[in-house]
Amino acid sequence: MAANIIDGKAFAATVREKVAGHVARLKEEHGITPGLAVVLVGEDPASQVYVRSKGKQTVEVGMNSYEHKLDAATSEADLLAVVDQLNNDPNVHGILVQLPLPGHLNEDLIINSIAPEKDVDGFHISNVGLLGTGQKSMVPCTPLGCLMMLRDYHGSLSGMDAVVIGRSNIVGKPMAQLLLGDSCTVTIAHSRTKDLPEVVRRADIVVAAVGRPEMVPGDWIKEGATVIDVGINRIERDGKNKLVGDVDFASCAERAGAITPVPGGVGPMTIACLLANTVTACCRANGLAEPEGLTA
Ligand SMILES: Nc1nc(=O)c2c([nH]1)NC[C@@H]1CN(c3ccc(C(=O)N[C@@H](CCC(=O)O)C(=O)O)cc3)C=[N+]21
Repeated sequence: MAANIIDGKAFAATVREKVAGHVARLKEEHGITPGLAVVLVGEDPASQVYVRSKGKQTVEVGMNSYEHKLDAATSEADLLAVVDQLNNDPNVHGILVQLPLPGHLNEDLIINSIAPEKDVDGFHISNVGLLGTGQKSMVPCTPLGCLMMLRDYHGSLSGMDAVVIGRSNIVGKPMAQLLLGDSCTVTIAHSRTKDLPEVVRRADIVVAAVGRPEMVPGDWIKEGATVIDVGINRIERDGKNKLVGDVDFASCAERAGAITPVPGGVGPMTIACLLANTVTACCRANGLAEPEGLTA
């Protein structure tokens, strides 16, 4: 059986269209333009690409984009001062500090200095706690994008067996919370999991988020399962640079019922959800109704 391909790129375009509609309404009816600030410390080339892409898409949906590019040697105090300034700027509704930060900066400290209601990454401890207790929060963009695609494909996820491979704070853990919130039976697997292949074979939904190129082979996938590939790994093959996921696409697609490609799957949804979160944050900041279909 050949799997259905879940087209994250096309889905992301529909999410951006919805976002653009809400932005237009906020401007017309309330005179408010949502604003997203992205802070980049240092010159990691991959990070620069993402930041540029975020800025471009932010403007395309009609929002204001503020970019703060800081020197790699920026001190913690100086970075905290930038975040503080953005926390207090009424034109900024969302703040994203691009990770990873250079080693001399304490990531937890910086992330937790962002005002939780402007934390469009959903990484602040307050948002983590709110999500874990089923309260209204900012939801991390990558897991939110995965959830949107799963809901769209399946309708209800209730009672499904979901296995999340990877236990990171930015994807694995919040993904598991969201799946639990939709009444899946959730397993979080990781590098120490005993008999990972057998654990994955039980799953109706597999979310791979480990950062290891093509580590999940097709024979781990239950016939008809849905495979969400979060990995974005740059590898060299046949003398060419290639982008591959955490699953072996060709063999997994033979057994899966549906699968997300890399590129063109989860990645574009991540950025679309960042824009969605910014609109959500802007509506909340102004006491307006939540945009429908853009939150968890
Ligand atoms: N605070 C913070 N929040 C983030 O959300 C965050 C971050 N830091 N640091 C870096 C990672 C990475 N990330 C990506 C988003 C979109 C694509 C994406 O759209 N990828 C395209 C391919 C792009 C290409 O060709 O490189 C795709 O999968 O189709 C990739 C990677 C967000 N990140």
